[in-house]
Amino acid sequence: MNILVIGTGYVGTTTALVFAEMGWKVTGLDTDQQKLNQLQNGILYFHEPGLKELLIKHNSSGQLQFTSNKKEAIQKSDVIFICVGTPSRPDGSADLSYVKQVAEDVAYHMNGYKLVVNKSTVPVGTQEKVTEWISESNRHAHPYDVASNPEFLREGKALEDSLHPDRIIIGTKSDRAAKLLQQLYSSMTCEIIETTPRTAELIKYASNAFLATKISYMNELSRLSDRLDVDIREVAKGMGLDLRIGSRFLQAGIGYGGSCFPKDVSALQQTAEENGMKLQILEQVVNVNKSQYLYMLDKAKKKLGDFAGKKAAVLGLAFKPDTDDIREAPSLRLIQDLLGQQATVHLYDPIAKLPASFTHDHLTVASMAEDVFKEADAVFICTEWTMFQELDWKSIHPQMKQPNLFDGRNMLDAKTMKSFGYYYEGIGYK
Ligand SMILES: NC(=O)c1ccc[n+]([C@@H]2O[C@H](COP(=O)([O-])OP(=O)(O)OC[C@H]3O[C@@H](n4cnc5c(N)ncnc54)[C@H](O)[C@@H]3O)[C@@H](O)[C@H]2O)c1
Ligand SMILES: O=c1ccn([C@@H]2O[C@H](COP(=O)(O)OP(=O)(O)O[C@H]3O[C@H](CO)[C@@H](O)[C@H](O)[C@H]3O)[C@@H](O)[C@H]2O)c(=O)[nH]1
Repeated sequence: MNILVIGTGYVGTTTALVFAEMGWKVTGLDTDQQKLNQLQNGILYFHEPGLKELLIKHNSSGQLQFTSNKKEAIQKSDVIFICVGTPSRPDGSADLSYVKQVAEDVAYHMNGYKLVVNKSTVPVGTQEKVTEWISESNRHAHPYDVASNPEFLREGKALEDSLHPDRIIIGTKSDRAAKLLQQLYSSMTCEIIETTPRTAELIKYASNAFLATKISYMNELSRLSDRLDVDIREVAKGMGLDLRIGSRFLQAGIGYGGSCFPKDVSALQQTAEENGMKLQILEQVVNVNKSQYLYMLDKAKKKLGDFAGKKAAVLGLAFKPDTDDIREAPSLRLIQDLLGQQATVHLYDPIAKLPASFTHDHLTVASMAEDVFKEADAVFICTEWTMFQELDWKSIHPQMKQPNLFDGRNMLDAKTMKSFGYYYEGIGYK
C-alpha cells in the first residue's frame, strides 16, 4: 500500500515517519518548499525527540520521500492522509480552508480509487463536507471513500504516542475503507474502535476538552489549596490513585497552552453554539486558564510591589517541555505583562525561540540559563524543563538582588529552595 501524507507539520511528519517505520511506502507532500527541502536533507525543522533518527533512517532506506508534486504523489497513492492545519477563525470556529484545498487537489488529480483519511482535528460533519468537496471536483467520477482517523499524539512525546497509541479511532461507514485502515494498523496492539465519522470527530474534541477541564479544575483548586495551606500536588496524588480519576493531567500550573487545547476547546464551544447551546463547563475552563498565569503574577506583585524597574528572570518559553513550540504558551502572556508593567525581562529556554518580531528594549534572551539571574528580583518558571531542576540553585541565590522564586510548574522542591534562602511559591504549593 502506498501512503501519501498531505501536510508535513508536526502531525504529518510524525505520521509519515511512523508509517515508514511500520514498513509502508510513504510520501510526504507539502506546499511549503522550505520544509520539504529540510526534510529531504534529513533536517527535522522542529524539535521532537526521536524523530530525527527515524528521518535519517527512512530517507536512506527508500521507504520515505518528500515532494511538492501533487499530481504524481496523489496518483501513485492508495491511502491519502490529510494532516494540514485547522487553525481558529476569529470567532473561534475551525478554519477548514486548508482541508478544502487538499480535497480539491485530490479530486483534481485522482486516477482511480483513493481512500482519503482525515487526521486533522475537524468539527463534526467535516467528513461529509470533504466527501462533497471531492465529489464537486471529481471530473472523471473516480471511486473514493473519506474516513476520519483523529490523531491523539502529544508534542514532546509524538513518537512514543504514535508508535504506542492508547487507541485508534476509525470513523467510516464504508467496509472497504475500514478494511484498508485495519490492514494499515494491523501491527498496532491497542484497541481499534470502528465508529461513524461524526462520532470519531467528536471523540477527538471531547478528549481534548476533557483534558483541558481536568487541568483547569486542578488550577482552580490550587488557588483554594493556597488559602487552605494545603499542597495541591498531594491532593492530586491522593485523587489520582482512584482509578476512576486517574493520575495524569492533574498537575496544577500556570495553565495549558499549545496549538491544540485552546483552539479545540473554542472550536467545540463554537460547534455547540451553532447547534443552539452553550457548553457551560468549558466556558469556565477557558476563564480559569486565561487567568491562571495572572495568578502567579499576582503572587509576585504581592511580594515585590510594583514591577516597574524590577528585573525578572523567566525560565522556559515553550508551552511544555521537550518541544520548541510556543503557540499559545502562557510564558508569552507573562513576558508581555511584565514588559508592559516596565519590568526588565531576561529569558532562557533551552530549545524554544521567540519569533524575530517579538522584540523589546527591556527584553534579553540568554543562551545559557546561568546568565539570567544576576541582580534579578524574581525568577518565574514557566516550563518544567528537566534542566531547571539540575541548576545549582544554591549558588544562584547570592547572584540575585532579591531571591524570589515563583515556580509556575511546581517542579522544584519547596523545602530545599527555602533552605537555600529563597522566598519560594509554586501554584497551590509552597
Ligand atoms: N500538533 C499536535 O500536537 C497535534 C496533535 C493531534 C492533532 N493535531 C491536529 O493536526 C492538524 C495539523 O496540526 P500540526 O500541528 O501538524 O500543523 P502544522 O501547522 O505543524 O502543519 C500543517 C502543515 O500543512 C501544510 N499545508 C497547508 N495546506 C496545505 C496544502 N493544501 N497541501 C499540502 N500541505 C499543506 C503546511 O504547510 C504545514 O506544513 C491540526 O488539525 C491539529 O489540530 C495536532
Ligand atoms: O497535568 C497537566 C498536563 C498538561 N498541562 C499543560 O497542558 C498543555 C498541553 O499539554 P499536552 O496535552 O501534554 O500537550 P499537547 O501536545 O498539546 O497534546 C494535547 O493536544 C494534542 C493535539 O490535539 C492531542 O493530540 C493530545 O492528545 C493532547 O494531550 C501544556 O501547556 C501543559 O503544560 C498542565 O498544565 N497540567
